[in-house]
Amino acid sequence: MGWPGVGSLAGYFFSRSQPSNDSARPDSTSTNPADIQSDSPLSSSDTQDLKETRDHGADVITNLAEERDLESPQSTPKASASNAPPPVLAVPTLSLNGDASNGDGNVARTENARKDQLDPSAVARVTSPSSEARINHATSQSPGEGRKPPTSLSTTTSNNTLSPMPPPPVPRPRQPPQPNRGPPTLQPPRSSASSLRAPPSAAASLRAPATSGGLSSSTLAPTTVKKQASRKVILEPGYSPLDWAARTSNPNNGLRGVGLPAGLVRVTPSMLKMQNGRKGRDAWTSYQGKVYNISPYAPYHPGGKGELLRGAGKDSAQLFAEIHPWVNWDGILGECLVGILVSEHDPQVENGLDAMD
Ligand code: HEM
Repeated sequence: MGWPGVGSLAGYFFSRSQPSNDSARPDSTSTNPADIQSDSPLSSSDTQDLKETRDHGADVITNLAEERDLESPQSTPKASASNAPPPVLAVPTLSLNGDASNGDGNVARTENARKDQLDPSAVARVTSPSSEARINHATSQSPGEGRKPPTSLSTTTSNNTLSPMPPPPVPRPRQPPQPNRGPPTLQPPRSSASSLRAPPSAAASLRAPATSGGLSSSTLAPTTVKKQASRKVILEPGYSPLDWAARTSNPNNGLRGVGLPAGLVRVTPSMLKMQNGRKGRDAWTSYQGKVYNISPYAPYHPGGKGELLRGAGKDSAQLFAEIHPWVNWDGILGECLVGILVSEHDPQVENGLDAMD
């Protein structure tokens, strides 16, 4: 019976509880309430019983309503006006436990009835592994056990589609130290001294080998070239090679000497010997058949005046070749050219010498 039946029953009791005395008359027209509550005090015609019933009418209505709710598991629990435990304790929990020993009474039984109606496939439709784990954990937990470690979680995940983690790699066993090698070190292995040397380069084959090794140098060029110390002198200011170049560039420089006829002079060896730079005369020298006045170049000579005058009055070809054969003689002393060297018996020479005197 639903709410309409309850309403009609309440109206029935309300009409019977009116102050008129004829309310004690049994209502023969009432059918269902009388049938249902056949063992209730309403079945008696005693007025005193009716008063008691009227005083406790509300409690009876409430009890009837609760019984109707038990008959219909789909109905929601309702507030009770009786002296039952306060409704605060009857708040349904989220637990789906089958045991209703927590004292919730009707609410617990209602929840049990709902749990019995749960479709197992509905639980299986839970897609989230964590949600499923929580559900399994809640269902497997008994009220008196408290919280347990989620043992069902591992079972659920192992049966799920998640792939298990790969096993850890097997550690390699350490090799015991070799008896002949000693403790391992970061230093490179020792080798012979010959392997530590740098490989010979291409230029190494051109060098002269060391003689201490007993090797024969017969197939190699002799190393007779000596490295001599520099014999250059410090020149006076204004007598640098650039200053000499500037002096020779002037056409009227007078570098051949004073009193010489124009053109080349025929010079005999005796005449050359007399021009040695002494007694106020210029120093002449010959080189490859030509006679040069070297007196103007003496202060510009890098090897010093003394070195240059070693060739005065004679041929300097040998000295020049021994010291600096790479030097361009004509390029430096071209403006100092006197003439050509001739034999002693050249008749034209005598005339020339007489003219110079
Ligand atoms: C008698 C003959 C000569 C002698 C004994 C002689 C001697 C020397 C000596 C000892 C040096 C120094 C070399 C050094 O330290 O490396 C030198 C350098 C030089 N001489 Fe003479 N010299 C003579 C003739 C000449 C002549 C005629 C010229 C010019 C045509 C000349 C031009 C030079 C030059 C340019 C240098 C510098 C070379 C360099 O920079 O390495 N020398 N000479």
